[in-house]
Amino acid sequence: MQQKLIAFIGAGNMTRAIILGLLRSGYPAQKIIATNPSNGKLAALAELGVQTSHNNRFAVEQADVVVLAVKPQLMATACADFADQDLSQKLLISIAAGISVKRLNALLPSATAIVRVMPNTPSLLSVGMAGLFANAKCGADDRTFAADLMCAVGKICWLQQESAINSVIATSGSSPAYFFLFLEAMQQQAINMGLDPATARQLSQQAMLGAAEMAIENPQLELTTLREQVTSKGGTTAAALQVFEQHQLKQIVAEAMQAAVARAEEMESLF
Ligand SMILES: NC(=O)C1=CN([C@@H]2O[C@H](COP(=O)(O)OP(=O)(O)OC[C@H]3O[C@@H](n4cnc5c(N)ncnc54)[C@H](O)[C@@H]3O)[C@@H](O)[C@H]2O)C=CC1
Ligand SMILES: O=C(O)[C@@H]1CCC=N1
Repeated sequence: MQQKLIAFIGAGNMTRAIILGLLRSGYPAQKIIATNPSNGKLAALAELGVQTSHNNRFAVEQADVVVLAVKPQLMATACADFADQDLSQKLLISIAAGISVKRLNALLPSATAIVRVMPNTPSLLSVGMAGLFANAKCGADDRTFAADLMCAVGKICWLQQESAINSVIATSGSSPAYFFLFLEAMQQQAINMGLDPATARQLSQQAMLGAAEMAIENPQLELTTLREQVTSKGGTTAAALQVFEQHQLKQIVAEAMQAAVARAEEMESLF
């Protein structure tokens, strides 16, 4: 991976996840600068050798690549700090949900090459999944750098249409929370059935990890086949799945994912 100076604007969960992945992959800490208004998160990054600052303008000035990683509702305020700087020679990467390339261009008029990235928190363990969309001003170099950045923390896919970013949000950006909700429900019911909380959690999460690995290791098998392999005729799994079906689990999942997309679209008009 090319070694450029990367400025992360906002040093929260996702920035920390990406920086840890970069460092693990051998990226030099002194080539990274992170900004945040408060000290705590910066101190944790400084311990890793990363440069830190409270000053967005200062960080952006030196950077070759600027990663915008603040909450969508704070994006305009953060960008205002360096909106009058010449960004035309810098690659701008935004990981924010609900902030379009058009909006970024309005907030940062001199920006040219812009990549929108939609990552997820498993990036922290280098098992992230990210969707990337590059605007027409991005050259091969810009695309390669953005891809390398996210490959340091997981897998990536390129998107041809910017609108697909919202489908990525619903499918892999937000979905770790769907699975945690499912795990919480399973752990709770296992406890209700008499298991202790630690055992209930271990049984639930290890089963989910194993199932995910089976799906990944068997790309030639349809997910339906993997499900059927567990489901003995007239057995326990069939009884459980029947309840999911009665309550229209697939419909619930569809509606939840549509709600995520609708909120992303709404955010595009709000922020
Ligand atoms: N958390 C997640 O699972 C995912 C988040 N995202 C996107 O990533 C972005 C960041 O999310 P998180 O890391 O979860 O949020 P976070 O709240 O953990 O981090 C944002 C950080 O930005 C700092 N900040 C606020 N105003 C600032 C300013 N003017 N200048 C510099 N820093 C400022 C905050 O103090 C905070 O530490 C959001 O736009 C979100 O849509 C994308 C995919 C997944
Ligand atoms: O909840 C959110 O808005 C962000 C985007 C995807 C995951 N977290």
